[in-house]
Order: sequence, then structure tokens, then C-alpha cells
Amino acid sequence: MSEQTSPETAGAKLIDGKAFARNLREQTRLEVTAFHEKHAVTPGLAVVLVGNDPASEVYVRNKALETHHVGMRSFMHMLPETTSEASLLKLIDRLNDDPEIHGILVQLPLPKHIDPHRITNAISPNKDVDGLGEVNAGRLSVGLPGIIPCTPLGCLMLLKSELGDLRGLNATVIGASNLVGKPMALLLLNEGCTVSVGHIDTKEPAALARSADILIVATGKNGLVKHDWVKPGATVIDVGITRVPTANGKTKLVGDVAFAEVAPIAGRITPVPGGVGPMTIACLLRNTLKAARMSVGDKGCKESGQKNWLPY
Ligand SMILES: Nc1nc2c(c(=O)[nH]1)N[C@@H](CN(C=O)c1ccc(C(=O)N[C@@H](CCC(=O)O)C(=O)O)cc1)CN2
Repeated sequence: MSEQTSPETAGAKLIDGKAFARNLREQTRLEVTAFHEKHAVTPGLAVVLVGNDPASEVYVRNKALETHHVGMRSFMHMLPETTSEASLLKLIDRLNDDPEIHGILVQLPLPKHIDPHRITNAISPNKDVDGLGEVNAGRLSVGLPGIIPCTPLGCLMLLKSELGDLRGLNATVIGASNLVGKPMALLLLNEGCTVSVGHIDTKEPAALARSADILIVATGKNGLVKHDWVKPGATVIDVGITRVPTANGKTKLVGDVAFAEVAPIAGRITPVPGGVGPMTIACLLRNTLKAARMSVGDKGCKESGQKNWLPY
């Protein structure tokens, strides 16, 4: 990745997640072709959306498009908001038993009447390409190989490509969700970082953040992290995406980090948009290929020319 700064970032290097994700998708496309030639199997991804949340509709549409672009099959299930938990579980059972489907993802958030834990945990661990079920989450927590949640995996890929070996670095994760914060903290711990996690009840989150060489922010509170939260030279990964109105009556996307005041202090920083976001779907495609490989007992990697910048 080329060194990139801009007037707004002053000294900080901008981490270009969009470019990284493009390369990752191309690498995945090549590996899907090689996998198909070897096994005559096309990886298939089923995506389930319940309800009409506009942002979720965009994400699942993009998931289907990108699945096709890398040569995989996409199976979309768009269900009404009123879908019961029982009928969603029935659909997941069917998808678990379908040999053409290697990965299953239920888009989050789900409507309030459906328990997300029960749903993600009903997905067969070998098809759980979100890595949110108890088996994959448990494997991550004890340092065993498994399927890793897409956004934390994308953050880790960016960090390793920027910083190389992470061992011994102080990392602070702000936000402790099952989707991002908790798996991110475990991944960093498994990489040898000294990890702190800040959450809603943390007394002095700014001080915790300021101790970090690597600061990951995933709270959904736009502009939370100010200049005095960041150690000079730190690598800042902004996972937040919030759509806010602008003066001209339009909207724009912003992150959890107050970019204009943090970028001059940070050593490296991800922008929003174009940072972590694009990595999420690129990693979903990697996880789907991994699940397809597991289904035929193919360890992949070497013969498919897997690049050394892919840690998983
Ligand atoms: N089951 C899951 N649900 C959700 C996940 C997930 O990993 N699994 N993550 C998020 C939403 N998400 C994918 O589902 C997602 C978020 C953001 C992006 C992205 O590319 N963002 C762009 C901006 C896109 C835009 O213009 O709106 C960026 O940041 O540059 C992709 C996917 C919650 N739900």
C-alpha cells in the first residue's frame, strides 16, 4: 500500500481500506477459480435479511453483488419484518442441510421480537461465516482456528499489513459488542498485544485510549474520540459508521473518531468511509471460501497461492 497523507491528516498516514479490500477480493476471485477447477464446487453464500432497514438493505445487496464478482453463488432471502423466530429458525435448518450452501449469514440488527443469539447460534458452525455462534466464538477465545467475525478480521488484516508483528504492543478496544469489540480484543490478545477494553461503564475511557499504540473504536457514537484520547503516533482504527445530515440538506458518513482533530496526532488512521467498512464484505467472501474448503477437506492456502499478507 502506498504512503498516503492529505491536508486534513497532516502527518498521519491514511490506511486505505478500500484499496486493500479491492486487492483482497481479487485474490479471493483467483482462489475461487482454482478451488472450482480442483473440486468442481462453486462456493455458495446465503444471506438472510428480516425487515426493511434501509442501511441493511444496501449491505445485503452489496454482499450479493460482491459474491457474484468473485465467482461464488449468492442466495438471498428477504423476509418481512413480521417473520417469527420459529420460521426463521426453520429456514436456517434448511440452509444448514443444503449442500450447495457453504456459508450462511443473517443480517444484523434483527427485529426486536427475534433473539439474535438464538439465531446466530442455530447456524451450523461450519457454515457460520459471521463467526458469531458459540462454537466459533469459543474457538477464538481459546486460540483455536475457526471462523472469525468479518469486521474484526478486516481490522486485523489492516493492522498486520501496516505494522507487521503486533507482539508487545498496547492495544485498546473501545466498545465491547459481540460483533466487533469482544472478538477484536481476543484477536489482538492472540497476536501478543497487551489488550484493554473500554465500554459504557468504563470510568476514564480517554486515559485508557491514550495508553494505546493501537486504538480500535467501535461504539457507534460519532465523534466520540477526540485529540486528547490519542497517543502521538498511535494507529487508530475507526469502525464506527453513522450517517449525519449536512448543511446543504444531504447526508454524509462519519466515524466514531473526530477525524480532523485526531489525524494530525495519529501515526496512521483509517478514514470513514473507505477504511474498515469495505473490509467487512471482503472478509465475508474469504470466510465463505474457507467454509467451502472445509466442506471438501481442502486446507487451501499454499497451492492456491495465498499471499503472506493474509493472516487467515
Ligand atoms: N450479520 C452481520 N450483520 C452486520 C455486520 C456483519 O458483519 N454481520 N456488519 C455491519 C454492517 N455491514 C455488513 O453487514 C457493513 C457495514 C459497512 C460496510 C461498508 O462498506 N461501509 C462503507 C460505506 C458504505 C456506504 O456508503 O454506506 C465504508 O465504511 O466505507 C459494509 C458492510 C452491521 N450488520
